[in-house]
Amino acid sequence: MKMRNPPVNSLSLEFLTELLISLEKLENDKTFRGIIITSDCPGIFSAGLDLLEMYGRDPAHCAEYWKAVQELWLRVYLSNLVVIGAINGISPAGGCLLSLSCDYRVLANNPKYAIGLNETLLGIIAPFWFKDVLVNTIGHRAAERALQLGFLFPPSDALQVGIVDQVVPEDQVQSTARSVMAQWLAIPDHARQLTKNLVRKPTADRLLQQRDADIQNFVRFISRDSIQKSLHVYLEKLKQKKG
Ligand SMILES: CC/C=C\C/C=C/CCC/C=C/CC(=O)SCCNC(=O)CCNC(=O)[C@H](O)C(C)(C)COP(=O)(O)OP(=O)(O)OC[C@H]1O[C@@H](n2cnc3c(N)ncnc32)[C@H](O)[C@@H]1OP(=O)(O)O
Repeated sequence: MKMRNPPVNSLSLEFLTELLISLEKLENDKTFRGIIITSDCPGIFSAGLDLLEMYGRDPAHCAEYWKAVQELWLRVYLSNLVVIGAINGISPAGGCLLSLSCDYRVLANNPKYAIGLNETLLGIIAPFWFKDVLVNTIGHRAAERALQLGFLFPPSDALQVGIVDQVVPEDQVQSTARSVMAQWLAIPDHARQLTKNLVRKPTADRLLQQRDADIQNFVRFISRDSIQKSLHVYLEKLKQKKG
């Protein structure tokens, strides 16, 4: 699955909906046993959640958006398919969450391709289920530092901390992802799927048990004047970077 929402594969409501529909189709087609998620935007896996869906929007829109974010995460995280991330670009925040929700992550060895949950740098906070997935992946201590400081790990650090499973030369990302897929597909589906569910369900259940409350928390938080100001400043910084 090649993500194509130029220029930066930001996860807008429309793009999330497209991804959800595509994933659902693949899940329902029994001829598919695995997917490789990668990007069609040069140098960018995904810029994460679309800031314009959270800035200057009314509460109803924010609620609809957050529901779609939850939905995509649950679908990828709990997918019965083998999901491999072929991460061929930078992957901050929501882009990192998408990567972390794969079963295996292969990152291209380019110092620009940083990955991490950088929410604090925007003046916002990673929701508890983003945090849970990071803690599950890199452990409590590494996650508490990474989350508070908004670390974006370059490939060598990402491998060392375990946020990705493999770092390979850029031209080998897709072929490595395909070899990894072959290894994973050698395992009988039912055994692998039940095991995946056993490991991941408790984390997903934490959100499933409080989805509506999570949406309300998000809407309350994102609607605060101080948070809207932080998003404004961050968006202006992105604009000014262009010069
Ligand atoms: C009590 C609490 C309860 C609940 C919790 C509440 C919480 C809130 C949690 C919200 C979670 C959010 C997670 C996220 O994913 S936030 C998004 C984080 N993303 C980033 O920080 C990345 C920002 N982008 C960049 O750093 C660069 O764009 C990038 C390195 C990806 C690419 O750089 P490049 O130089 O190639 O392109 P740019 O010129 O910067 O960008 C091109 C245009 O794209 C726009 N852009 C970039 N990123 C985004 C984005 N994430 N959303 C929307 N738009 C984006 C950028 O502004 C440029 O636009 P134009 O100027 O061309 O109009």
